[in-house]
Amino acid sequence: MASSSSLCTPPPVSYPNLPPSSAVKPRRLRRTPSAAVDCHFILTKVFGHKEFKGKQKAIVDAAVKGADVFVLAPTGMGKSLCFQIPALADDHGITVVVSPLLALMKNQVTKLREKHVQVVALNSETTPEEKKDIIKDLSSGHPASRLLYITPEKLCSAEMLRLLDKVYEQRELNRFVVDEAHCISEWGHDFRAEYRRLGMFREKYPGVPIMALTATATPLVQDDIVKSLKMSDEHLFKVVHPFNRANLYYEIQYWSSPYPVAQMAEIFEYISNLHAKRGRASSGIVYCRNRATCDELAAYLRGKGLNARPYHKGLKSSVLDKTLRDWEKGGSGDGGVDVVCSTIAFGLGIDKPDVRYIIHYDLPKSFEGYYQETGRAGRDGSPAKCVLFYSREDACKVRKLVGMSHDKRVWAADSAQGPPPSQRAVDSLTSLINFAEADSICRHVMICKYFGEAIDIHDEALVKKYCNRMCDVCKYPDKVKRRKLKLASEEYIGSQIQRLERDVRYDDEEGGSRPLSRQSSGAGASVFQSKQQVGTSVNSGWKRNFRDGDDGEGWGNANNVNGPKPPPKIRTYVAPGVVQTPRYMQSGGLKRSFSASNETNASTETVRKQPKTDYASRLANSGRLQALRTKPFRPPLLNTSNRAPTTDANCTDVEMQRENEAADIDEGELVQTDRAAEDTVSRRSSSPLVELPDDDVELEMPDSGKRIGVEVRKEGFISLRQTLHKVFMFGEHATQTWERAGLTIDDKDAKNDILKCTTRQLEFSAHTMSVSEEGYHSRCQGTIRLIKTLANLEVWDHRQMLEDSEETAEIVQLIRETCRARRKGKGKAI
Ligand SMILES: Nc1ncnc2c1ncn2[C@@H]1O[C@H](COP(=O)(O)OP(=O)(O)OP(=O)(O)O)[C@@H](O)[C@H]1O
Repeated sequence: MASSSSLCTPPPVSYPNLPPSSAVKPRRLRRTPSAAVDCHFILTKVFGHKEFKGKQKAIVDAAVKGADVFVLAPTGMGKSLCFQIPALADDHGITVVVSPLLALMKNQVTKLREKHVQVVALNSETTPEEKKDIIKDLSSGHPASRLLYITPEKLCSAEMLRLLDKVYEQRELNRFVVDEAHCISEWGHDFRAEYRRLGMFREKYPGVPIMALTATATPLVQDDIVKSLKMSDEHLFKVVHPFNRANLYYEIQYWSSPYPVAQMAEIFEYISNLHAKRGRASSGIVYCRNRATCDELAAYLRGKGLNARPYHKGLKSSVLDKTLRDWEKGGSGDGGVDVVCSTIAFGLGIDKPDVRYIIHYDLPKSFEGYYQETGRAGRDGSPAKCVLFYSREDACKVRKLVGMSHDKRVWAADSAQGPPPSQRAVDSLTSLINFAEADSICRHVMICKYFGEAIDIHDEALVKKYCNRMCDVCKYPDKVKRRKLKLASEEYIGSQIQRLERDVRYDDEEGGSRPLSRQSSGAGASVFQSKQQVGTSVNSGWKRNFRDGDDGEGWGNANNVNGPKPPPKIRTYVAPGVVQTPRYMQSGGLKRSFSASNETNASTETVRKQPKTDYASRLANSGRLQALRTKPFRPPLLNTSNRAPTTDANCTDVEMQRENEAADIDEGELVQTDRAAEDTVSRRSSSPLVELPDDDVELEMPDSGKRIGVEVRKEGFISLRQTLHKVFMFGEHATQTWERAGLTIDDKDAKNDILKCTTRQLEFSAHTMSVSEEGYHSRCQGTIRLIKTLANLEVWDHRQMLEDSEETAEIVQLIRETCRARRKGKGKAI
């Protein structure tokens, strides 16, 4: 195979660039070297650029000669032109581009159409008319379209393959391009099973050149891509661009614990300081893991006068399109947007040149994800900032999520008696945590080393080439070490890991069917060490990881230098996904009781036991509930001081919220199951409300100073409990759902207890994570949406790697833990 780290010389011949021994026959003569001249013409006339950028020219030259090409180049390098120009350089015929993301496709198709290029896209959003036109075009055998963007699922459909057969027979199938090719690799962070099937293309259409492009692939992933696509070994043109994005300033904001109010305030400060320094507003993105955080942060920033909007798949695509347009326009104009608070849905394909900052509200799940997301900044080459908010508590949480997902894959592989899955995802997260924890190694160097560049970190002159004081470590070495002292101590985190270790292993303790051998040897073992290892892992595992490394992989830890620090605050662990901020718990954890019936006007001060009455008649007597019936849950009073002085009259907070509620979630398997599940629930329950047991409930009432009223919280509690009851007590598959949750006995009291306990935890979580009533409402709505998905049994078995999965996983885990506690007889004290 060609060398992986250097630019290889393109094959001297014009075609076929395939092993002579291969049965592969060239389909048609490629262009001669004069094509290079044509390509420059296309670059200038069609795309309006003066010169090729980086190694674009070499790549384009190799492609037009018909070579298989592998491109690994940093974000923003201009990979798209590497296949778009060759596609137009061909006299006729079509280039098929497999792309994983709708947003990515849309973005490229729109831009090409603006340049009058004949391009089509086939995905879940293609209208029947468009599809008909595409089929007609392809079935002619001589398509007029020059590029076809398509999802891997659609490409592998029998119908599409039949059409491509026809095009191939007519020698009009010019090239097969796999964008974001790391999705192919099992070792890649965004692995998509359908991508694996793309290997058949080489066999089915021999002689058609293949191009694979990615910005994030370690050497292992690179090899896997080349093998999986069956790209030519001997005549592969492989380009590995240097990874460094020298204009990006990387910074870690160390954080003692995730405390949303303070964190949002910090982010506001950060952005407004940046605006003040530049003398004008700048474009930026704040990445958040959860949709509700996006909503709330955007509302918070708007309340403070910034032009901010949320962006996630829970919003209607028309709203998302508008947000994208307004953001591209910028905040200075009428209705423009400066800051987008987004999940990873706003990532690949976002190509705004002047994004001046990327903030990570929480820790991404992989190094590659972090690199991709920060890659949206500074694409015009001017300086831009990338700030990651990092706390060890959050790192613990992400480790658990990634570990759970890995365990699931181990389990699935074991059931299918297949080879064990790679530990890639777990290793990638560990590297990202290493990166965040390092306080003595340049961040640019760490990134490039992660992607396989050999760098001697002791060679100061070399390091300077990568980073000229463009990261916090190089610019403020002492300050970084001081700031890092804010992190929670290792002892505290160690105890959390121990706790997580217990949680993750409960199936085994309970005699579950999880394969022990795999589990202890797989990646799960590295994240949550096996029992025998716990003693050492707690005290040395994190320490080992947090070591002051000298190999570029180390953690570098100020805490180690200064000795262990006591935990900053005392806290009680409630459940995964439920973050108890220390301040709340210290404030006394005052509990208020109310009746858990559907009635919401109960006194909040006294504990009331209501006589059991017919729910329907109580409902009929309650005017308030009539309102709730038609409008399930909305805070009665919105905190107007927190409302946005929005400049966009067409898109107020409330409208955005309504859009959110009515969200028509876009493609993706989980999303489809979301819909199916919601349909199931709504079909099953003709009445919007179900009868709840009439018992007392205590809400945790921390003295947090938040303006979230008791009544609002009670409504939130009831809505959450209603939904849980609909799924678990009245759902079509209620029995199987309980089985999946881990409760096989048919004990109504136990079930009620479990649901009540689960509701309390979910409600408390929503309260803890919210700053305002609006945010609280949005979180409850989000949780309700996720609970509904549990009605679909597949969600329990096949969690997809989509943005919602970890939130669903948290709820699943919470319910399972509560069931386990109940089975062990601990669940009575609810
Ligand atoms: N030769 C060139 N001269 C100037 N600008 C260019 C050139 N080639 C591409 N660009 C611009 O660079 C930007 C990034 O291009 P593109 O989106 O293709 O990058 P990418 O490598 O695919 O990035 P990512 O992996 O982050 O999606 C685009 O705005 C594009 O117009």
